[in-house]
Amino acid sequence: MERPLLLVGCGKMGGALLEGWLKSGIVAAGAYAIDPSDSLPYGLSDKPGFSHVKDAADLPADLHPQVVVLAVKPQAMDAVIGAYGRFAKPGTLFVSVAAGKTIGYFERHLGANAAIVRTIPNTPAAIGRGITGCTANPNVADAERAMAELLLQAAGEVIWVEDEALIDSVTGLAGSGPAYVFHMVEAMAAAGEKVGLPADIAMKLARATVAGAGELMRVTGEEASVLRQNVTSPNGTTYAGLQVLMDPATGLPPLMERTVAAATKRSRELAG
Ligand SMILES: NC(=O)C1=CN([C@@H]2O[C@H](COP(=O)(O)OP(=O)(O)OC[C@H]3O[C@@H](n4cnc5c(N)ncnc54)[C@H](O)[C@@H]3O)[C@@H](O)[C@H]2O)C=CC1
Ligand SMILES: O=C(O)[C@@H]1CCC=N1
Repeated sequence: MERPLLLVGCGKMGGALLEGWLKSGIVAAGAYAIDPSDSLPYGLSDKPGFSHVKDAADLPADLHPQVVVLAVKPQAMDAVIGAYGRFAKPGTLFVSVAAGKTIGYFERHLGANAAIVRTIPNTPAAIGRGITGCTANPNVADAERAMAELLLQAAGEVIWVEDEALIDSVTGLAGSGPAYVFHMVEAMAAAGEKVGLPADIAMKLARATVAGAGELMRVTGEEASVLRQNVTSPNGTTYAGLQVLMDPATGLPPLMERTVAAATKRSRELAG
């Protein structure tokens, strides 16, 4: 990047992104993290390569950032966005990671000419293994789109959707998705205790099983269904377990459908 980046909100998600940018060197022209917190996550407070200020008023008056990344909670956006309207000029791209907040919302606050990319990442971004869904308004030039993609690639994979409404669905599936998987670990560990395992051993088994299964899927690139079949001997133990889990009426498919639908609906509600 040729000019500085502003990161507005350096919490779990903004901090994960900033960590990736500092590692990749993409923000060599300088970056500002604006966050009222005294200390930043991921040990960022001790890392060089950016300035931490607590308020937009502390930013240099003549600043012309190349990118402004908005990473505060959706509910806080109304109170925050006004301070950044002064940067909505040609040559500055706004990138939002806030769940629900639409391109229309940002155009209302930043002006119809503002270049805006709406995205939804997920927390594996902290180790470069996230996936981010994105969509852009027509003001975003090709070079700005490429810049947004480069920034988000520091967090992992990037996919673009043309239909903005699908960003709510991406949120319901992938933005919130890591929490579903972590809860599955909790549920598997609890179920292990029910069949007699001590709590610590059950949790160790559940964590390693989910982490190992995810890594196997990533490294081999094999279809999930094939990997599932590889575990399943005819009329064996897995088959018996999957009879319960894959039950079309009471198993995981209808439960996951309701889960993703509820999160997608909540994303739409957060639009404001
Ligand atoms: N955590 C997640 O898994 C994901 C979060 N997101 C989105 O990322 C955004 C941030 O979420 P998290 O990082 O989880 O929350 P968080 O609470 O960890 O981070 C929000 C940060 O904003 C800061 N903040 C509050 N008021 C501010 C202000 N006036 N100016 C600057 N910073 C201010 C807070 O101090 C905090 O550090 C949300 O909009 C959320 O929808 C998107 C995808 C996944
Ligand atoms: O729960 C939330 O609203 C945020 C957005 C996606 C993941 N966490």
